[in-house]
Amino acid sequence: MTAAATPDPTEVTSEPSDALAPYDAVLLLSFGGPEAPDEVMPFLRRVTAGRGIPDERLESVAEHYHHFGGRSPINDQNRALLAALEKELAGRGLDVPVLWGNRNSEPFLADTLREAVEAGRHRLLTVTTSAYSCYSSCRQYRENLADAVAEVRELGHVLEVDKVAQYALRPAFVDPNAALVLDAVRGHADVPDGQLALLFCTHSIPEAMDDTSGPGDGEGNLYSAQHHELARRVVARVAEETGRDLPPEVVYCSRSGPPSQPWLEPDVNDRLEELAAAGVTTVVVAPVGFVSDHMEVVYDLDTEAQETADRLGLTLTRVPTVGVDPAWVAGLADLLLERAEEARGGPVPTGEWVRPSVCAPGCCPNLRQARPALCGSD
Ligand SMILES: CC1=C(CCC(=O)O)c2cc3nc(cc4[nH]c(cc5[nH]c(cc1n2)c(C)c5CCC(=O)O)c(CCC(=O)O)c4C)C(CCC(=O)O)=C3C
Ligand SMILES: [Fe+2]
Repeated sequence: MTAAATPDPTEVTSEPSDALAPYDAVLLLSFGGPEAPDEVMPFLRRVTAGRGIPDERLESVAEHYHHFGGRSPINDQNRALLAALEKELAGRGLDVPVLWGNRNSEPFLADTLREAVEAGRHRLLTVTTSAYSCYSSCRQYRENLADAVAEVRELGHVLEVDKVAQYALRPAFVDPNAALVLDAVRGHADVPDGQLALLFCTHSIPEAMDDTSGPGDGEGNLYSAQHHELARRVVARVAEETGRDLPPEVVYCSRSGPPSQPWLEPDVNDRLEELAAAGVTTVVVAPVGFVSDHMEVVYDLDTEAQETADRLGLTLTRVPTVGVDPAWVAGLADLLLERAEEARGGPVPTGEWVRPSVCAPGCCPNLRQARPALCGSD
């Protein structure tokens, strides 16, 4: 092949743009996961350090990972998302690197930030792989940022870090999820109403964490409310497109913690039992709580809930997560550009379910110990 080969039609070239100014890099911040059997227990101990998760629970979660050769899918999915996002940004003339750091596994956030400052970066725009608001999915990442930035400062580097607001109810996330659910429901056009159920599934959290999720104005329960609102919007879209009225039902997976501590319910498996008993034959499960096929999706849903469905004689269709869906990647790029415009003094997005990109004092609190957190006004 010569250099004059036919241009790749997917390669979009555009004028250089500074639409991401004042940021000089994007940071994808994620949870992390093990990639080999001997990384499983160290990973689990890191995740649960000081959290009172019973040992039996750790051993049974380790089994989930060993079921897949000790390798979580999450890091590969983040590598794919990072590549897709870089390509999307490059296509818009934005020549900024997308960096990647994790809370619980390599590449560790502090190492990523050290490399960023060594490469001459000053101001990063963070987006997390978690769409909703609660301590685990929002403030804990902001604490991780505070810790990592403090480490870099000790080395004499100044680094400023901002964050894209939690985006669960932005069209960037809702629309691709709605399209995926719609496809799955259309696949069951032959199943009569009353025999088809649609479940929106997410990670369970302790009730106390849900009760305190959201701004510290005493309202709380933002985590569960965001999921219900997303479910409501998606079923409205399904009704519009197919005429089918499916109730917006939210169920939970991946409960941990001691049995004495209440977590959000119903568990997806318990709900499958009830639905089968009520004459449902077909269940569509949309794991809208996750942005890609994490272990919770491939184990808790595709393995465990699938076994429950098989035992009950239910047909279960698991809807894909947004992953690297082009509409989602484009939407994510839009969110980054919108945040940059806000940083330049442009309009601040508003709306009932639009989260602020600078979190309110005390929102989604750490219930064990107050700690410094970035990207907030406290
Ligand atoms: C809200 C939420 C998200 C979504 C937001 C986000 O994405 O951050 C999330 C994501 C994830 N959770 C993950 C894994 C684990 N979560 C655990 C434990 C816990 N999660 C919690 C909540 C959440 N977790 C909570 C309240 C606990 C109890 C202990 C604690 O308060 O920290 C444990 C310990 C063992 C267990 O008990 O299950 C593990 C191994 C993985 C990686 C999966 C992979 O490898 O693909 C991912 C993406
Ligand atoms: Fe988790």
